Amino acid sequence: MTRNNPPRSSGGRSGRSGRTSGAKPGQVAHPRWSNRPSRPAATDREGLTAQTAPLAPAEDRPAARPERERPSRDGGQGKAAGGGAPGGKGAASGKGAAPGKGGAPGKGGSAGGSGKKGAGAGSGAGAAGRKPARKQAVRPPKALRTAQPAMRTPSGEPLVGERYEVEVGPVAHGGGHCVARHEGRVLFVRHALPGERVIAEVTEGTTTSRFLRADAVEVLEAAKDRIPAPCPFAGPGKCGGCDWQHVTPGGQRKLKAQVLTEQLAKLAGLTPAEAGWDGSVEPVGGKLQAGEVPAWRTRVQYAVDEEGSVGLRKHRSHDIQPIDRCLIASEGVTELGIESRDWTGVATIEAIASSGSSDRQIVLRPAPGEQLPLVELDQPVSISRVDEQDLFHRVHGRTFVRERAAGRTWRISNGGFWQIHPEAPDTLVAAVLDGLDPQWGENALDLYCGVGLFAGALAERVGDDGAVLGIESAKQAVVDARHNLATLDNVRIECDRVETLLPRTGITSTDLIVLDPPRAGAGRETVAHLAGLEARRIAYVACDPAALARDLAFFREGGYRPVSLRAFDLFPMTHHFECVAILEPVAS
Ligand SMILES: C[S@@+](CC[C@H](N)C(=O)[O-])C[C@H]1O[C@@H](n2cnc3c(N)ncnc32)[C@H](O)[C@@H]1O
Repeated sequence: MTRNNPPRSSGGRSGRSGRTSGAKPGQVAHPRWSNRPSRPAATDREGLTAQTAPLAPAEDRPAARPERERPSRDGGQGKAAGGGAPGGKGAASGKGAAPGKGGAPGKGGSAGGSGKKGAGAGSGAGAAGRKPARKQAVRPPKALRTAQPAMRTPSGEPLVGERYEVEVGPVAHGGGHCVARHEGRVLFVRHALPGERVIAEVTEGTTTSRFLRADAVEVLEAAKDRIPAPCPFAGPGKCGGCDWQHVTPGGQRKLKAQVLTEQLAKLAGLTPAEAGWDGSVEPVGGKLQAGEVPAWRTRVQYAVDEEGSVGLRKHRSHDIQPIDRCLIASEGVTELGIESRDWTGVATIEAIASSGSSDRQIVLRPAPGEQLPLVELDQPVSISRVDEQDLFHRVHGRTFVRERAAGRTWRISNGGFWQIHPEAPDTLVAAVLDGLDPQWGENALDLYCGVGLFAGALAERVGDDGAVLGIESAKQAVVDARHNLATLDNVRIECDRVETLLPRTGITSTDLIVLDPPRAGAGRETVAHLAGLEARRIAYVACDPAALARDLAFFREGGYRPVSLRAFDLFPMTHHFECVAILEPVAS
C-alpha cells in the first residue's frame, strides 16, 4: 500500500543547496563546433549555464527546481479541452515554434471545483498545500494545467441539437471528424466515417457560424470499416479521449494516411511519392483484429467530478465522462485502481506507469480551495502535487519515473515529456538512425531534445570523434537529459528555446540534425536557420501532420527535400500519429 506521508518538504527544494555546480567532470562535451566563433554561454531564467546548473537531487529527496511544458504532445499528447478549429488551420497558420513555457509560474486557480473543504485536511499532503510557492518550483506539463474556458458570445441563432441527414465526406485533419455539408454549410462530424449516411446532431454552432460541429447519432448506411465501439464510454456526447473506437484498426490507419496525404498535398504540394512515403501508417506492436483494443497509454490524465468520482473529459468540454476503466490505459495504469477510489478534493490526476521499470507516479492537482486528501493506493506509487500556481511538489516517493529505451535508462521528472506508447521511443529512434545513418566523427544537433532520447542514440553512433548538442527549453528536462547522458562525453545539452539559442550559438554548419518540436512545429524562421547549416541529412519527428507539411514547404524554400517519410500508429484509437521525415539537400 502506498499513502502520502505526513508533512515533509513540499518539494521545490533549491537545487543550489545540494551541488553548486551541475556539471560533472567530463559531462559537458566540447564538440568540434567549439573551434568555430565563440558563443555566449546559454543561460536559463535563473542565469545558470550548462556548466553551473545544478544536477537533479537523489531520488529519495524532494524535487530540485522541478519544471517544464506537455507533450502535451499532449505529451504529446495531452490535449486541452476546446481545441482549435478543425482542418489543421491552427498548425498550418502558426508563425513559428510555440514558445516553451517551462519555468514561468502560471496563473493560479482552475475552472470548476466544488468549494468543499478537503477530505483528509490536515494530512501531510494537505499541510503541504499551505506552504507558499517556492521560487525553484516550475510549471508542470501543459496537460497538468487546467484550461480556462474561452469567453465568447456567439452571434446568430443556436443550432445545437438540430439534426440533419448528411452524406459523410473525407476525414479532416485533427479531432477525429469527417467533413459533411448540409445546405451548403460545412459540418465537422465525429463518430462518422467517410462514405456513410448518418443523422448528424449539431453540438456547436449557430446560424452565422462558418462551420458547425456535430456528432453522428444514427448511422443510416455504415462504412465497411465500422465496428461497434469496444469501449462503453466512447460515442456521441461521451469520453473525448478516443476518436476512432468505432473503426477497425486497419481502417483507423487508413484514415490517418488520408489525413497525411491531404496535408502533404495542401501545405507542401507533395504527393506521397514525392515525399518518399509509401502511403501507409505502420502499425506498432503488431496488427490488431477488429474489436481488439491495445492497452498502450502509459500516462492517463483523469478528471474528478464534484462527487469525487474519476472520469475523462468529454470532447471539447470541461464536462467529465465518469469511467470505471479506460481500455487504452496500460496494465500498469489500470492496476493503480484510480477509478475505484474516492478523489474528493482533487481536480485532476495524472497516472504514469513506466513501461521500462516498476516506477509508478501520480500527479495530483487539488480542487481549488481544497487541501490534498490523504491518498492510499494498493500499489507502491510516488505522489506529487501541482499547486494553484502550477508549481510541482513532491508528496511521497520519487519525483520521476525511469524508462528503458535505446539501450539506456532514462529519468523523466515531474510528469515531463516522454512518449506515451511503450514502443514509441525505440520505434522513433530506429527510424531516425536508419534515415540519418550517422557516421563516426559527425556532429549532430538534437533540437527540442526533451530528456535526451535522440541525443543519446546519436552520441553512440558518432562516437568520441563526433559531438551532439541538444537544445531543450524545459529546465527540468534539461537537468534530466544531463543526468541521463552523463556518461557520454560527446554530448552537451543547453537550456533555451531553439529559436532563441540557435542563432546565438555561432554554429554555421553541422552534419546531422534531429528536430522533434511540439505540435506547433518548428516554423519558418527556425527552419530557415536549420536549412542554412548545410546538414547532410535532417530527421524531422512530427506529431502533427499539418505542421510537418507546412515545415516541409519551408525546408523546400531552404533547399531541402524529403527523401523518406514514415508514419507510425503510436496512438491507436485516437486520430494522432507520429511521422519521421528524412530530408536531404535538393542538390544531392
Ligand atoms: C515532442 S517533445 C520531444 C522530446 C524528445 N525529443 C523526446 O522524444 O523525448 C518536444 C520537446 O520540446 C520542448 N520545447 C517546446 N518548445 C520548445 C522550444 N521553443 N525550444 C526548445 N524546446 C522546446 C518541450 O519541452 C519538449 O520537451
